[in-house]
Amino acid sequence: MPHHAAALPSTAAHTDELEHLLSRRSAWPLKQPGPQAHELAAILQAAAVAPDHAGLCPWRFKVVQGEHRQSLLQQVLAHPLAQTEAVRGLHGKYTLKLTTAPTVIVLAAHIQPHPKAPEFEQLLAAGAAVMNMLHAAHLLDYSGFWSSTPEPLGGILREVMRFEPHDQMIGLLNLGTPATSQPDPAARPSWQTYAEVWQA
Ligand SMILES: Cc1cc2nc3c(=O)[nH]c(=O)nc-3n(C[C@H](O)[C@H](O)[C@H](O)COP(=O)(O)O)c2cc1C
Repeated sequence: MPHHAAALPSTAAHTDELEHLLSRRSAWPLKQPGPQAHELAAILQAAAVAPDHAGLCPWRFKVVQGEHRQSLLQQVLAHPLAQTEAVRGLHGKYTLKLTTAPTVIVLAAHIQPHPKAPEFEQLLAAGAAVMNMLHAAHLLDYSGFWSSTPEPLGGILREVMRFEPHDQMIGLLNLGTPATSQPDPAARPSWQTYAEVWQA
């Protein structure tokens, strides 16, 4: 039994789902199979359930699968910003990031000026949208890994994939099946290490 299970009230209607949710862990590397089209649609739709102040939908995603991953990689590696000696040394890393998982979702935050929803709230909403997709993938028995796109990779992806110029690249959501077996469950901090029930 996972360490968190004992604390769950056994009479609650969705205890099993919650227990399953709490068993999520990231996996890398990822291999086939990745989500099928209808599963991918459900995963992407889960992003829309994120809390979103003023309903701005401040996230943009582009899904890359199959041979399009190689085409994207070639465009990235051919970009002028990828030709310096330092970035040439990262081409192998870019290759792993963009072509390992069966489904690679390139993630951006699409921040718009708003009187009530400041930039940080919109970034948080975009992060929550990605988290929802990780949870949805987990519920569909796929694994995910959220990885970064450190510059110049983010900027190159923004340009070659035609995101909007002000979109902030917030990484890649890789989806698929774990390529190696993993110990289960992951070690997690107990909630008391970061939360308390405050009393006056
Ligand atoms: C925005 C963001 C970017 C991340 N980028 C990387 C990364 O580039 N490399 C990495 O090893 N982990 C990265 N992580 C952490 C992993 O996605 C993952 O959370 C971590 O390996 C712990 O696994 P867990 O999700 O099972 O706790 C990132 C997480 C976030 C939220």
